[in-house]
Amino acid sequence: MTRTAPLIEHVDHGQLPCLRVTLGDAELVVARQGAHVMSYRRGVSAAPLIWLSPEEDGVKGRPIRGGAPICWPWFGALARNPADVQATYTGAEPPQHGLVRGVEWQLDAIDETESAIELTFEAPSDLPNWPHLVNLQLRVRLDDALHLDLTTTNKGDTALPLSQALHTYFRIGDIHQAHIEGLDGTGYLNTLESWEQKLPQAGAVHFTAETDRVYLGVPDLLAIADPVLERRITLETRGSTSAVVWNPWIDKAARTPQFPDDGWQEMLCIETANVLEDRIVLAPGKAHTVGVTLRSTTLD
Ligand SMILES: O=P(O)(O)OC[C@H]1O[C@H](O)[C@H](O)[C@@H](O)[C@@H]1O
Repeated sequence: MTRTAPLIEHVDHGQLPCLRVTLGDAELVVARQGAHVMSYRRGVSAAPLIWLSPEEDGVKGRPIRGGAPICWPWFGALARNPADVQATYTGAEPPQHGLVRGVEWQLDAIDETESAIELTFEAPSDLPNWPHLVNLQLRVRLDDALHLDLTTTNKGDTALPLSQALHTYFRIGDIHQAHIEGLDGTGYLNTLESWEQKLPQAGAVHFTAETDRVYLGVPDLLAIADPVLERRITLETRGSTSAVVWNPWIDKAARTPQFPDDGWQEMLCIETANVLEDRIVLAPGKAHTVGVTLRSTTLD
């Protein structure tokens, strides 16, 4: 008889302790470092939905290449963030993508039923050079889809500005043939050129070169159409109206750590975000959740 109730196992990826969750034909691996979803697949013979670099060997404290990194309490280079977000950090060398992707999160709760399992992780509260009282939780829920929800609660007595992203790397068949649906008509900043001028997206997003864009005013349903793997991955988002779209292409792949030279051909990132004008300013006592639900369907 095929087991359908969830099964949880403790496994290591290199030096990183992880939880492997199996539910029906779905398999999910989450590292405690960064509460980082490392991989997710449905169906034993299907390609994973989430791309993990084959060069990722799991070194403790080092950012994981691929999966779904959590960028928080800022996204990207701190200097590219609004001034109020920059002012929350008191150190001299702010790491790219914030403070929580290289640290161990605590597994707070496991809730399971016959058809669903939810892991709740909590980030450490004492982050270096970031003197703010918050609670940060990630809920990872697996049922007939994968749901990621990141909740920040301001426990301090002043307003807290922050930017963030669920920096999901998706596995695709061929970057030359895959495209993103749902962004037609939205504006974006091309971060490889000017961060100033908003350009309009016309039609689907196709990839022909290095791409690193911040889309603003993004709707809550996006999709990756992938004719090679004959599937459509949909992203239903919550609490976010910005998204970062990234593919490093040839030269940046070659200079990106733990990234195979040809890896850019089979991945793309759509990062469910709160960046630039979509950053969050949390009043004392308030909470904000940014989330995404991922599904895969056959391409019609
Ligand atoms: O190398 P990392 O710090 O993981 O960043 C990887 C990428 O993240 C985002 O997508 C940024 O927009 C890119 O500019 C950056 O290269």
